[in-house]
Amino acid sequence: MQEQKFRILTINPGSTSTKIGVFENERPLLEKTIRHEADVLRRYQTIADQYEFRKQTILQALDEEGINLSKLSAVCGRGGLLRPIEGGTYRVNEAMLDDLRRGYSGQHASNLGGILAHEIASALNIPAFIVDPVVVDELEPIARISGFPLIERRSIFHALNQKAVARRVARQLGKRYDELNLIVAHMGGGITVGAHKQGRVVDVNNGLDGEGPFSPERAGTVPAGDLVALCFSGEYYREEVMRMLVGQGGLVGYLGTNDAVKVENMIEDGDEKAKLVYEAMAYQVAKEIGAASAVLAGKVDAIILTGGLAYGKSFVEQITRRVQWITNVIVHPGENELQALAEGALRVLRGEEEEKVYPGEVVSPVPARR
Ligand SMILES: Nc1ncnc2c1ncn2[C@@H]1O[C@H](COP(=O)(O)OP(=O)(O)OP(=O)(O)O)[C@@H](O)[C@H]1O
Ligand SMILES: CCCC(=O)O
Repeated sequence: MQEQKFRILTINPGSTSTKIGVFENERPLLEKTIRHEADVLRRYQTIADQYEFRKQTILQALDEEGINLSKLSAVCGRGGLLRPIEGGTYRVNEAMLDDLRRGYSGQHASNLGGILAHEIASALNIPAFIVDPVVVDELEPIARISGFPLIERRSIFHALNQKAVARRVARQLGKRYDELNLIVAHMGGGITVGAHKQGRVVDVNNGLDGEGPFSPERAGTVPAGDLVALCFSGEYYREEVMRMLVGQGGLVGYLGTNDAVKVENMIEDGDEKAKLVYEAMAYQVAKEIGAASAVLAGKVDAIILTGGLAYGKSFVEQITRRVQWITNVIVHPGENELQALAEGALRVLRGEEEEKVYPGEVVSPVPARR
């Protein structure tokens, strides 16, 4: 019997670009990065306000590439800072749109993914989905305890790429994702290390502005007392401290660049500080992997290194040297989020997985569309 063909448009909005893909089943027909000038985006007060501009840009790009929209079966966007939900493929509903437009858990470019998917899909009368947004929360109760009763640990991480890579490795090992215990370290602009216990991420660092290893542009965990003292020193505004932690932390803070390739060149040119800081980043990732292996009580089928930094040979070697006593280390450099979105939609369209319903209700009036 001939395999049924589904054609899916996927949308991944980033802070300076919108990535789009068109897939026929798993096969990419188009993958394109549309870059946005900073001064164009600056015209919009909130991220949600960029929606009409980004939508027109996407439609124009699809038109230029000769993509026939009437052939699409579904549109799938990257999910944003929603309420905490378990992993899976969610149909975009009014409650989700309301949370995305308001920025329920904060402003993040990926909040536009669900909104754009909905707007394009509804005009074509086809379903709109999001897959594994950054707020996927499968933490076990014990992992939520921070040690400070006023603050609970939160799950904010690269859920889409972590779960997609974990599924890929499971296939390679001839197993299902929910049969394995895996540790996945996504190492990009931010770094998150997840303990995947039989298909659920039972512990992970909040990589957005919370904790974990420092990364090319984020500080990760910093000594709490010293941070409090700095906040109350009267020398910095709240926004300045936040910027030093997220955006200007990590490699940027120490070395003035978020580009690990440049850092490797600095090291080659004999820069001792660059060498120490780069090694410290690998050391902190290895430490976090060690912590995740304790979460899984040492029963770990594989450690997976992914994200842009996993292209760095010496970086990967330094981590591997410290953690290979736990289990095999598998390297999947880069991230394939457009493909992961298409695969998430396909699992539902093929009936391999049930679509999930986003909880909550519409609380604010939907802003008038321009
Ligand atoms: N060949 C390479 N060798 C070493 N590092 C590399 C290489 N290619 C990319 N990187 C580094 O990977 C980092 C960016 O990774 P990535 O593209 O996954 O991040 P991002 O998508 O911007 O952020 P995030 O993954 O947090 O969403 C940069 O520091 C970049 O310099
Ligand atoms: C950690 C959540 C995803 C991101 O890096 O923005």
